[in-house]
Amino acid sequence: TIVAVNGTASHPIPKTLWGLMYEDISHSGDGGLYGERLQNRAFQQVAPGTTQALNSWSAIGGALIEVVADTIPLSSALPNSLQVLIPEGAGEVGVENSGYYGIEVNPAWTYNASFFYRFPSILPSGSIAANISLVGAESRTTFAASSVTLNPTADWTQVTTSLTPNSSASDINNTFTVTLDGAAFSGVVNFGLFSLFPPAWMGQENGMREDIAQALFELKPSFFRFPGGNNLEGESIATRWQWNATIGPLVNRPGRVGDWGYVNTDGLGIYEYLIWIELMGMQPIMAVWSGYALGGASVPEADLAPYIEQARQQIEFVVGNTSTPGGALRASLGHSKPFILNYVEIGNEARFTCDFISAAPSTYRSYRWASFVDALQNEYPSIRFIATTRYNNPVLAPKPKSYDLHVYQTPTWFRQNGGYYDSVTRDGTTFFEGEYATTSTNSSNLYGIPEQGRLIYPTVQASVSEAVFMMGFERNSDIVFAASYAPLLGHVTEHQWTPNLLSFDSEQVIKSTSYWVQQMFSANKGDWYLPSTLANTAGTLFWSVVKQDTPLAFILKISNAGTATASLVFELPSAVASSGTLIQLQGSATDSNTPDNPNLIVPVTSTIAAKQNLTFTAPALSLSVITVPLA
Ligand SMILES: O=S(=O)(O)O[C@H]1C[C@H](O)[C@@H](O)[C@@H]1CO
Repeated sequence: TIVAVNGTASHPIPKTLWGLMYEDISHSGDGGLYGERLQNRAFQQVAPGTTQALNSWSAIGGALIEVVADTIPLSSALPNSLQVLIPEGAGEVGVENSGYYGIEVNPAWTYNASFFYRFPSILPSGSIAANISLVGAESRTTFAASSVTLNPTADWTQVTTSLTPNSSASDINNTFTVTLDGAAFSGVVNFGLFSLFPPAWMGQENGMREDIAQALFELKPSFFRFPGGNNLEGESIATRWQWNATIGPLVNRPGRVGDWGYVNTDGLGIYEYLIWIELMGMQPIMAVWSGYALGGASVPEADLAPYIEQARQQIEFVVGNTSTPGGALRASLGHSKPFILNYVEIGNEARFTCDFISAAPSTYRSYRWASFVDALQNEYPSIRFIATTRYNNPVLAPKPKSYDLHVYQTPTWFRQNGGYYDSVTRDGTTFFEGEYATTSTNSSNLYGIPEQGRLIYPTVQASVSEAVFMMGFERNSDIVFAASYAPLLGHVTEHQWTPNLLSFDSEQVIKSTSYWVQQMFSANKGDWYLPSTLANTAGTLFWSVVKQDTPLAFILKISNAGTATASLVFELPSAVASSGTLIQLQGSATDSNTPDNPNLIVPVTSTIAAKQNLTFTAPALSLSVITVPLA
């Protein structure tokens, strides 16, 4: 295969091309990116007296425990307490939390631990000691312990302490315990808002889990789409994501029942997202709720005003100057300077109207594009509003400047559709491919179970096929300004979706083969697209050539999605150095990185000989990135 490479760039490659799509799905937030290690830490959004209310909590040493609606709630946002009856004269009694399917015990960390307590009826005669510990769930080995003092008071009082483990645990099956000596006190203690927080990434207050944040940082992402995805929408209108319920002290955040079947604490709220986006060097693509809920309800056009106002306030919180209520609120939290906000998405995907998720147009939800854009664009002229329907279907007014399109498909589909944007009319409309991933090898069942072709982890075959689709974004990045794989994160033990770009349990992170493909593209983005001989879309060999300004170099990406070695000759437009760098990801079709073998398939870097007419042999099922400095 001869690839003639044009010396004149067709267009610059946008800085925003590669980024992250995020929502709290499969514990991406609570139990994942968000640093809190205790699950159900504040008994939010649960019915007192139910088993679910005690999710992740259990009794120690004969204590009787129950979640109650406290007669004196910790706050209006946190009405439920963990009521603990300490029996007469027992030994060590109390409660323990099992975390998010385990808790990492790391002796290099100093954990901040805290909880609120009060004695609702009989007060102890004096102060009593309580122990806060990290313990092996089975071994009952104590890895860290700190004694705190509970004063005889009926008023809510917070204790905080720090825990530094004296050794590592042999596995993740560890718990957080609060115990006291039954001999010192028997009676009722109410607890509220517990927390166990290891050091957060870059030291952000109420911030992110370090290993997950670091793995995302290494993708060099340029944007962060949040808060969803379905999790923006709410199962009902009342349970939609609301920015103003996710800010300020944790005792003021009620949390909500998320769209993926678990309670969202909203400890990771809009302010934490925005600070982290800044620390990561990204920019937000922020969604506003747009009138429809996942369960089917939608707000009649005539009743939208309060929801449009809430969206306006959400934007004002992000970019308003401090003379506005939103800007003043932001400043009061510590960030008087407006955040960057160039993109606001109206809704998530208007349910079944996004591309490729085929459904009869009749199922279109009432998509409220005009109501929101008419109200918001004038006040925020520099913000580009993104529509989330099919492209021009339905035809929307005012004409959207940008669309967010989603696709979940098979490896074959991605291999055959690298040219998806080639034929789109250039009329100024730009595109955000906000969600794409190989979900299955079965084109007639994209969302089934593994026995029907569903992927649990990305495979080499899936990832090198996604690379072909991504080469299409590079080639068309005059109109594709952003693209992100979805879902980004998934907990190995408890998830609602597979595959995910990055999997994790309570201790380790598993970078998938698709994670590495994203990293290879994003870290080698280049600055200019150089047109070259088009590949045969029915074939299995694809390439993309870009030019990097600093240091000056050609970057060649080659995806061999076939099962046979393939050779190409690149006829480069100018002289090059005698050697270049090759980064290569290669494996068998169904190879995946898994918790048991997280580094089975990783990119390998080597030096290769280079010349202006560069011959390259691409191994079967491989993605290669060759950087060749200009002479
Ligand atoms: O059920 S789906 O619509 O397929 O859900 C998909 C599309 C939605 O935007 C996102 O939240 C989810 C998985 O990434």
